Amino acid sequence: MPNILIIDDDDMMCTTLTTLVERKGHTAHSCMTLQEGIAAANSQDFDVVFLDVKMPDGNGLDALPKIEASPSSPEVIIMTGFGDASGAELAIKSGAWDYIEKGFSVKEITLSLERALQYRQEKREVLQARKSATLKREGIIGSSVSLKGCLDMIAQSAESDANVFITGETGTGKELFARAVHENSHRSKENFVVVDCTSLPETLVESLLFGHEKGSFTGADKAQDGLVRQAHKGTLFLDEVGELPMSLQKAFLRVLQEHRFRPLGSNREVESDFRLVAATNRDLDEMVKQGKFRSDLLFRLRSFIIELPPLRERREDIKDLTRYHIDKFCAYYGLPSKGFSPEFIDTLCNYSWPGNVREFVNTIDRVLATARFEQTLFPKHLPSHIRVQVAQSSLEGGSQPLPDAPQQPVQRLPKLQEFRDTVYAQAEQQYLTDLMEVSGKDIPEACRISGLSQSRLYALLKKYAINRNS
Ligand SMILES: Nc1ncnc2c1ncn2[C@@H]1O[C@H](COP(=O)(O)OP(=O)(O)OP(=O)(O)O)[C@@H](O)[C@H]1O
Repeated sequence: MPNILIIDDDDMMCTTLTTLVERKGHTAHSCMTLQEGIAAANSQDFDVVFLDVKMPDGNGLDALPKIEASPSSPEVIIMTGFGDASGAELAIKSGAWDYIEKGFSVKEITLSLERALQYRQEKREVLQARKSATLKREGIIGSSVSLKGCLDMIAQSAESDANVFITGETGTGKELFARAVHENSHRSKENFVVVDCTSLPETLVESLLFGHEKGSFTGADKAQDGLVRQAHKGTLFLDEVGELPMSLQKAFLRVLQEHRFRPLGSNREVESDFRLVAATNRDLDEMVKQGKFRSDLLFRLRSFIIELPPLRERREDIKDLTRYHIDKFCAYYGLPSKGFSPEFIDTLCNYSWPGNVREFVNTIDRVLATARFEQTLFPKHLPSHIRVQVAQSSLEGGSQPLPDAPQQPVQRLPKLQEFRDTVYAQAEQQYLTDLMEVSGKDIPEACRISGLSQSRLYALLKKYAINRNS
């Protein structure tokens, strides 16, 4: 909602303009001295400032450059009770949007205000488009509408230091996007520090995050900075933040609020000016309800939200992803580049990708390992569990419908979220069963194929009660 600042020592004028502005659905804030007005412009964002020339503490025109230089660079409409041609010239030359004599009509002032707001909005859009076009998006492939929306969010987040919260299923690119947030920020020359909350060792976690002094515990033979300090002036990426132990959440909330903390065994506080990016594939609202995540911490994390879509919801990106990753792996293995048949792409597009882009990348890697010397890739080169799922889903009445495409008309539709959860769980379970079969229950091999970490794989096998012993 546009925010308007009125700087005028005339009480009546402030009331009239406030009424006018609010009637248009904007918010208004008024100040009766130049000093107050300049302070307000420096502490809040304003789109337009109405500025009176004759003020008790000076001439409004002298304050114009300071107001224009305030953080939100508002458009300024000068108002004066004295018809002064040289003042008008000076105001316009100094970059004021308009110069209006008091005694103006409602129509005149409204038109000037609305035009200034329109100009500002269009300028903002052009800037946004330019920023999106010059965005550093190293390794982020795709041009689907949903992916572009996420890239726009990166461009917007680049302008501020606000915390960024990235959500998305496993393998959707959360870490890739977190790095892009860092690369596009003014912190890009400093460290990008990753904290994987799933693998924080219970006994050493505090020292790992906050550092320690020499002799603070057995084995601490020298003082060491923690990860939080290493992110000073850079970006701290909390991956899988939902796994952060309850005992640490409180400490972390304080670090987030104050950017100060005390290393283990130290009696002085250390500063770290980091920007926080956090990611999760868990439903943190649900975890808050269950008492497993602090609501005050979640509130802090979620200043700026980027929701990454699963690959099955942006299938139009699969062709570009295929080309990119084939070329990348061929270069890596020193192979000449390969072509692919339309059926190869069709099969990739019709598979459900429960492991998202990570599963996709691992699949292409595996395909190239088996088709090293062949020039063209066909569906035959794909792993059998993919071909089986796609074939079954294409057969009428097949036993395995695609997770996002119900085959039969339904009498009573469940809630979309319930439906999604059920089919997602079915697909995930099927994938893990196939994975155990394809890998011969060899856990390292299963991790390699799926791209899952060992702890995540064990957790999923437990969830679906799949036997991992040969
Ligand atoms: N849009 C994309 N274009 C190209 N590659 C991508 C894209 N998104 C993800 N990837 C690739 O997919 C793999 C997984 O990405 P990443 O590790 O960022 O996912 P994640 O969401 O953090 O996964 P997890 O939840 O399991 O930690 C990486 O190899 C990454 O380079």
